[in-house]
Amino acid sequence: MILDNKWYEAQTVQDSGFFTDLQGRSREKIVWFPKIYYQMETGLLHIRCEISLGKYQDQLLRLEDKLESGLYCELTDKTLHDGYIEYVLLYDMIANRISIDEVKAENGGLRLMKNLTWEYDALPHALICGGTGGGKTYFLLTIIEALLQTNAQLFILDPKNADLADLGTVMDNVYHTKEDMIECVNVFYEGMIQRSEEMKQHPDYKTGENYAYLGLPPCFLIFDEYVAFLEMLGTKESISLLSQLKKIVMLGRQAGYFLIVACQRPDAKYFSDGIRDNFNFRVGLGRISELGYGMLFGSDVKKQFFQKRIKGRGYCDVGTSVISEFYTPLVPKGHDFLQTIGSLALARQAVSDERKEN
Ligand SMILES: Nc1ncnc2c1ncn2[C@@H]1O[C@H](COP(=O)(O)OP(=O)(O)OP(=O)(O)O)[C@@H](O)[C@H]1O
Repeated sequence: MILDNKWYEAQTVQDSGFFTDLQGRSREKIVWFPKIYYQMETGLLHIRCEISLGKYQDQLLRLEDKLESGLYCELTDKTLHDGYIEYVLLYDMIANRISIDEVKAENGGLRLMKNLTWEYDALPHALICGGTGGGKTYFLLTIIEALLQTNAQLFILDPKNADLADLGTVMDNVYHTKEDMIECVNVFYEGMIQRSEEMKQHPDYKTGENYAYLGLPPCFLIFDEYVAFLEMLGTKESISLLSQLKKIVMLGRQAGYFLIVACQRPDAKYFSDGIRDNFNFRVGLGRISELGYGMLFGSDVKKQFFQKRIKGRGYCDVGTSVISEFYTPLVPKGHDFLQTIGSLALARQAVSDERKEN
């Protein structure tokens, strides 16, 4: 990189040969070369470049794009220290991919990669985007499967009456018709308001503490094909739905009411009024245009995005404003979501029936 870009200083020197009467050859002698050190440590590649106020200082301070694309790595941190700049890159992100049975929802967080957890209690609401075949549906089903292993209450909306709607045959609260979906959003919203009020009356209520502190279960509204659905609605209906959703994303955290919205592209029209900024966890899977990434992560983001032909691969921001490469949990061939989710729903039903009897 340094040689190709000629980021060094050289002088031409004349070699005087053994025979003084013959003309010497001229050659280039490097008189200054930037000091760059690297260190590999627990899956991370640390690259430190000395900053010496020299001619190439600007280039050395902006190496991230070259390093990411040239080394096929992901930048996770860039820090300016006294006298040097340090780039920290993940050189084997795919090694952090976990399988579906390692996905765990606990303590208000959902573990999705070895080094990545979506802390939904602290950084609520998720926005999942992706083109056809990128792995959006598998990812949503994986989240549903993991949440069903906890006490979470789920509400699922699928206006296209496709894969998620099929779950209606094995579990409750799955809707696909326009009227049912609007009704479900209303019920979810009312539930949030009611719980917020009840929490304040609770004898153990403490300002600043959330639903989990009072032992209440989290509630998730999983809304697939969100943009397609809003496009189907009339202006009046869509304004009223957007207003409900806006209140949920703004007020849901403390009461434990979370939104997981999926769509092909988060068109600004349906994420206006700061709704998008309230989705802390954002994921883009598969083929997405530059414009799409801009809509998802913000148009001022400088990151370069690359496509790789790996199912379930994309980029995410867990709510910390650092965008990193992301791999959805690996689903083994032959995994039957409908059957697994059906058994989990049945097991839950049995537990709740038993509680009612006692
Ligand atoms: N995490 C994964 N593990 C294993 N295979 C995956 C994973 N994600 C996606 N795939 C493969 O990619 C295919 C397409 O994934 P999926 O159906 O989730 O895409 P999608 O983005 O929802 O597309 P569509 O919008 O057309 O439904 C799946 O049928 C599966 O074979």
